[in-house]
Amino acid sequence: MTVDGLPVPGPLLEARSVDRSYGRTQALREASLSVTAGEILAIMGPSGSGKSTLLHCLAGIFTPDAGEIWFDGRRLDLLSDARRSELRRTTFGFVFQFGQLVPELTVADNVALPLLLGRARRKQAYQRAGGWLKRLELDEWSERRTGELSGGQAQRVAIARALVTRPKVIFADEPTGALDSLTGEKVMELLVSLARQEGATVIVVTHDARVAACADREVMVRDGKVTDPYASAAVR
Ligand SMILES: Nc1ncnc2c1ncn2[C@@H]1O[C@H](COP(=O)(O)OP(=O)(O)OP(=O)(O)O)[C@@H](O)[C@H]1O
Repeated sequence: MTVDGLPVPGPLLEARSVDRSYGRTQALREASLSVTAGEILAIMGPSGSGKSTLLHCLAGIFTPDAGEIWFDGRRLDLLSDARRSELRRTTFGFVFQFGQLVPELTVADNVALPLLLGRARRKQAYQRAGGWLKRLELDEWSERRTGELSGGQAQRVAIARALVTRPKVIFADEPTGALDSLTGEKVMELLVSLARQEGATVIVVTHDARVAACADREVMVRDGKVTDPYASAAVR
């Protein structure tokens, strides 16, 4: 597609009419969403509306019961489990509410881990991890165990770990949910600015309007469906 003779990028990641149930609970009903490369998208909505389930489907963690997930021109939901996990390791990055760092390991080990799992050379993995820790002003903490970190520091380590593989998409599920609002805002601003520098797309599930305000666009999930908040405001 072109506008004024210039190519318009197609979506990088898309959910098309996705259904997903847990037993008898239908979490998603014909949920559709499309995200372009480099976009920072916030997914908001009431508790239990299906936000996390949608994020997990987009990231290839869950496969939909019906509907399609497209990533970079390919059907993600049709890939084998092994190919989807490889994609998650090499092309996607993840930041969760409680960081989910490995407490027995040091900060540097945690950041180097995705590279080591991808069979990078040890020296290179630790060099790259060190570069990210410096960028996030955490280099003094690199040999400490993650249990010694504050919530905000732990989330900065989680951001470094998510970015170390240079992912195309970062999936963040309530990344500031365990932080006070000021720390949460700083963590989100950091995530967005680093993602922009790296050209990564970010999809963030959040309850916090201030976190969503850092995004380029917001969508709402209600009763398992995606709605554009501005479109629904116009209808009201
Ligand atoms: N593992 C599970 N087993 C059974 N039901 C589940 C499971 N995970 C989610 N659900 C249900 O699916 C629906 C959607 O859940 P989901 O976690 O996607 O919503 P959410 O919008 O992310 O909620 P929250 O904001 O509270 O995290 C809810 O009714 C929830 O109770």
